Amino acid sequence: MSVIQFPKDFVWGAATASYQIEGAWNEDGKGLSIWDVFSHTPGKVVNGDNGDIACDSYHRYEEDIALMKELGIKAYRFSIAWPRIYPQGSGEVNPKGLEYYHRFVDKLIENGIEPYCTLYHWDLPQALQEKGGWNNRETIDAYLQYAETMFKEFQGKIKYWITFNEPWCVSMLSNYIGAHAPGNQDLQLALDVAHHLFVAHGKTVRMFRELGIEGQIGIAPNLYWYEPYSNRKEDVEAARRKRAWYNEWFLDPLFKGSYPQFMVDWYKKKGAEVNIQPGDMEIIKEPIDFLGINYYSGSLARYKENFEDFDCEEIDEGYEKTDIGWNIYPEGLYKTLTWLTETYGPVPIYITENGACYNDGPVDGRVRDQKRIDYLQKHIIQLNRCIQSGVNLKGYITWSFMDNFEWAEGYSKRFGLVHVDYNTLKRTPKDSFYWYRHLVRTNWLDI
Ligand SMILES: OC[C@@H]1[C@@H](O)[C@H](O)[C@@H](O)c2nc(CNc3ccccc3)cn21
Repeated sequence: MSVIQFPKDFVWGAATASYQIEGAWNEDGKGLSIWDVFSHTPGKVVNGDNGDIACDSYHRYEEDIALMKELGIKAYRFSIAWPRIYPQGSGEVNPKGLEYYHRFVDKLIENGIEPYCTLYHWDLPQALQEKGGWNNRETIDAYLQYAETMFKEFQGKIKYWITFNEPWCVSMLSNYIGAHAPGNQDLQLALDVAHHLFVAHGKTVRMFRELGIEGQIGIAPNLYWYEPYSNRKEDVEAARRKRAWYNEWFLDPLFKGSYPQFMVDWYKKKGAEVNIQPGDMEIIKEPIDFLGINYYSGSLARYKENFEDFDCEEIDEGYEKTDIGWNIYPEGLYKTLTWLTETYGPVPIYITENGACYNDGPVDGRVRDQKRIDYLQKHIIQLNRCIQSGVNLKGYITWSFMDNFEWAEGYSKRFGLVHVDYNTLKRTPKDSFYWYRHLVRTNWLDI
């Protein structure tokens, strides 16, 4: 046996998101979100599940925070439901929405837990969607008003802010692939949405600086790693395109102030282009304090002419998979973070999401989720490699604190350290909860 020791100030945390846990979908003045509409649309979500109740954390947050305290985490990443603050997306603020998040954040702080707040984790006010949503540049202004309200309201309480969770999901998954709300399938639309998100991000960072808000601000892209199936030139290029679809397209603008040209050319061949207005790229590359990285998986990529979007097919070379079918590829985390550091410099990084779907349930009151423990351990070992290799890694926030509404998969997929019985809403810490508690308490890993 050997021991891996993490830096003494390394931040251990857990994450959730508003639509996935809160419920209270139409309470206390909250407006509709695009996920309320999407999940209420037949055929969009497995089993017709929706977030009307979810984990009912809107009413049970004190119980959840007590469990976080028991877990011993120093950071809790959560998101604000924009439609609770601005039910119509802009205009009138809903005081009950602000009051709820003040009660919630105060309880976190009272329990010694640092709030890491995501301003946008996909639940766009429906009223804005009806005016074009992220395809309409005016949504940028509504987002800025919302962000300014939150910065001023929570000044001194919330010191870690994330502008957007996973721009790739908001643009490509939701507006090109169409699996998430609002469910469009249009590549040009997806590129426009991504660009508007970037402009909103950059303007928000600039405003954060101009207001002199105490704290740090960043963004949380989801990154994947693809290796070429062989060293044939066409396979190497296929893997490069596949990585860029997820990674460079969402990192180059932030750090270089430009899109990767080979991908701009590729999209042009597909009939789509980036609509950039004068000054946009300068705004987008407004320096951030940290980068949140959401990493789950990766694969091998092989050239296949006219296959899907990038003349590239994923090869299943016998990877073990989780219960959602994603490859377990911990070395991909090391490759992603070392590549990122080599490409963009020693950016301060938090892993803002990493975790596994395993659907184990309670047997005699205990949830034996050894596979989740194995997944977490394999990935956390890679983090130690990253630190030894010079990656400026500040912390690890696992997905997820508790089982929750897994978007288009509904409640059929469980990622939590805490099991939730959706009939009774009973919370049961899993074996992985106690394993993670030991890691958080000791700051070392026995391997
Ligand atoms: O799917 C697990 C989590 C999800 O619950 C989070 O809300 C979201 O931030 C998140 N992002 C990924 C990675 N990207 C992804 C790919 C396909 C579907 C959903 C998410 C995984 N997860």
